[in-house]
Order: sequence, then C-alpha cells, then structure tokens
Amino acid sequence: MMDNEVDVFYRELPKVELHAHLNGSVSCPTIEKLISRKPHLNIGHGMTAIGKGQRRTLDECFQVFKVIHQLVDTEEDILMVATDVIKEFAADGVKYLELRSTPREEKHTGLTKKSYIETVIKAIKQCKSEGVDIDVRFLVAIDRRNGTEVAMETVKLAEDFMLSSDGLVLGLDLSGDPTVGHGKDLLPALQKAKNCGLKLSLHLSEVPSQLEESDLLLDLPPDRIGHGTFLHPAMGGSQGLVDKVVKHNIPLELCLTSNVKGQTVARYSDHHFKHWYQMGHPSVICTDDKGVFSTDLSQEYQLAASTFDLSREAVWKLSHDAIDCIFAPDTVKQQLKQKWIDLKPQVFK
Ligand SMILES: CC(C)=CCNc1ncnc2c1ncn2[C@@H]1O[C@H](COP(=O)(O)O)[C@@H](O)[C@H]1O
Ligand SMILES: [Zn+2]
Repeated sequence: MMDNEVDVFYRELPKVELHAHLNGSVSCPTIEKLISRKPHLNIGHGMTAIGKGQRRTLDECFQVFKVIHQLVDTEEDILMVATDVIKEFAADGVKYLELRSTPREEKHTGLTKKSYIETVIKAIKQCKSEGVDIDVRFLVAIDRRNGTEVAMETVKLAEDFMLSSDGLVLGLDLSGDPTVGHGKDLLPALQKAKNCGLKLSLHLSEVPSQLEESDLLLDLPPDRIGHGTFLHPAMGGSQGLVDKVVKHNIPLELCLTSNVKGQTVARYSDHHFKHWYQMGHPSVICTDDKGVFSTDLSQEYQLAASTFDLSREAVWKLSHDAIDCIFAPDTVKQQLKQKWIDLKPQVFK
C-alpha cells in the first residue's frame, strides 16, 4: 500500500498473516470499483479508510465497517473483494493467510450466510487455480453483538463447511464491537465449536473493561488471542490472566497500527508487543484491517522492528515462528518452513 516507505527487506520477507478481517482489508482501488458500481449510495472514499497520522475513536472505527458493508452486499462484490484482498496479500509477500469474515444475509440482494461463505471459498479456489503464490484458509466470524442464537447458528454453519471445504475452513473468530454484549452469552457456542474440532481465535481484552470476560473465555482455552491489549499487568490487566495465557501457550495476534489508530494504545512504543515479546511468548504481527487502517503486513513488521529495535535476524525469526501458530495441519507447517529456508538467501542477499 505504501510501497515507497517500506524497505525492500520487509517486502521480500516471507510472511504469515493470521488476523485479517475481509471487509476491513479492502484496498483503495477496490473501494473505487465498489463505489462506481453503487454511485447512488453517495459514499466517498474518505469514509472507508483512516489515513496516516489520523486517529479515530473505537466507535467511529466501527461506523466505517457499516459503510463498507453497504458497498459489499452481493455475491459478485464478495467475490471481487476476496480475490483482490488475497492477491494484495500475496503481492506483499504473504505466503500463508487466514482470512476471517462475518457471514451476512442481505435480503434485498438474495445473499445468504451460506452463499456468503461459498463465495469466499470460491475466491480462494480461483486464486489457487490461477497460481497465486499464497495458501489461504478461512475462519468464520461471530459478531459478538448478535448474541447467543446467531452464534450457535454460525457454529453450525462453520462446522458444515469445515467438513465439506477440503480443509479451507479451519475455525471461528469472535469479533465485533468489544463494548457490546458479553462473552458469557457466547460461551456455550464457543464450547460447542471447540468440541467439534473448529479452532478458536478470540478477540480478548481489546478494551480495558473486559478482564472478567477474558478470564472466563481463557478457560476454554482459545487457540489464539486477537489483541489481548489489556491482559498484561503493565497495561492494567493482571498476572493471573498472563499466567493463564502462558500456561496454555496461547499465541497472540498483535496489530500495532490498528491499536494506535483506534486509540486503545497511545503510541507505537507503548504497544503490548514489547511485554509479550520480551517474555518469549508466541507473538504474531498482523494487520487486522489493512484497508481501513491504510497499512500492510510489510509495513507492520517494519514498524515493529523500528519501534522495538529488532535486528533483521530477529525479524526473520518473528515471521518464521508465526508458522507454528497457524491453524492448518503439520504438513502445511513443514511446507512453509521449507519455503522459508529456500527464500532466506534471497531475502538476506
Ligand atoms: C474499531 C477498530 C479499532 C477495529 C479493529 N478491531 C476490531 N475489533 C473487533 N472486531 C473487528 C475489528 N476490526 C474488524 N472487526 C470485525 O470485522 C468486521 C468487518 O469484517 P467482515 O465484515 O467480518 O469481513 C467488523 O464488522 C467487525 O465485526
Ligand atoms: Zn480484529
């Protein structure tokens, strides 16, 4: 996205992206195409992305998703958006991507939750058949605001696709406005998902007021944590929460620019990456919403390196160790590790 500002090392670094919301990842050129398909909506581009140096409240950020959802409401839109996003990640050097998205029903266009997921899978298969150099998997998202019943329905849908998608659908994401709803209402659905073999990545403690909820959900335990901004005592969390995360060895998906632009973290240098990385805890750099936050994964790696003074070898290890945190099976991890070995001389040339 900001090619000229990112050093070629970070572009060429092979990367794993584990935390990317489909509709938050839509780039400027794709938004332009969507706007020209739907001029009557009167949506300007300034409404869908947060530029350099800009900050928004969490609430304003969530309004942005409502605007994008208006632009993406047919199977055709989803196919284009998913295809473009996959190709952009591939062009940025991402070799393995777990995309996540909330299946939506849109009565006026005939979109159903099932056809939504089918369309994302179609885009993944199309990119593969075109030879795009990236392994893409899908996590079905539960929006926490929609409560118990919808969560249960979503788990059922995800389970069906897990069994019928040749390993493309691997698990569930819990996301949505963290100030709405409570995790305890979603616990039975998440427990059911886990029991049927779906992997779980949960947004936890993205805002300060969720310590009790996080404590409850950590007992599942989830397979990965999104953000976990306020878990660490240095961020207002507690040692008890850290102990649970460490005991279960649950990797964290960390999204620096997202947290700074959404103002849950004041500056890059205050990011909780430093606490977890120092502990040697599995920490994976991710984008969250590369379109909305005007970033990409190369840039996030470069920001982490410059902020926390990481050597190139340390950055290499960071991207390599992310392979152990993917939801795809061991055979895929082995293939990726081989790819990293093959690419290393070229990246360090
Ligand atoms: C507001 C802000 C700082 C965003 C970053 N942090 C987030 N926290 C929780 N849920 C999110 C976040 N970013 C995206 N999402 C979820 O992803 C959705 C957009 O992607 P999709 O429609 O699921 O394909 C949003 O509606 C929301 O449910
Ligand atoms: Zn997220």
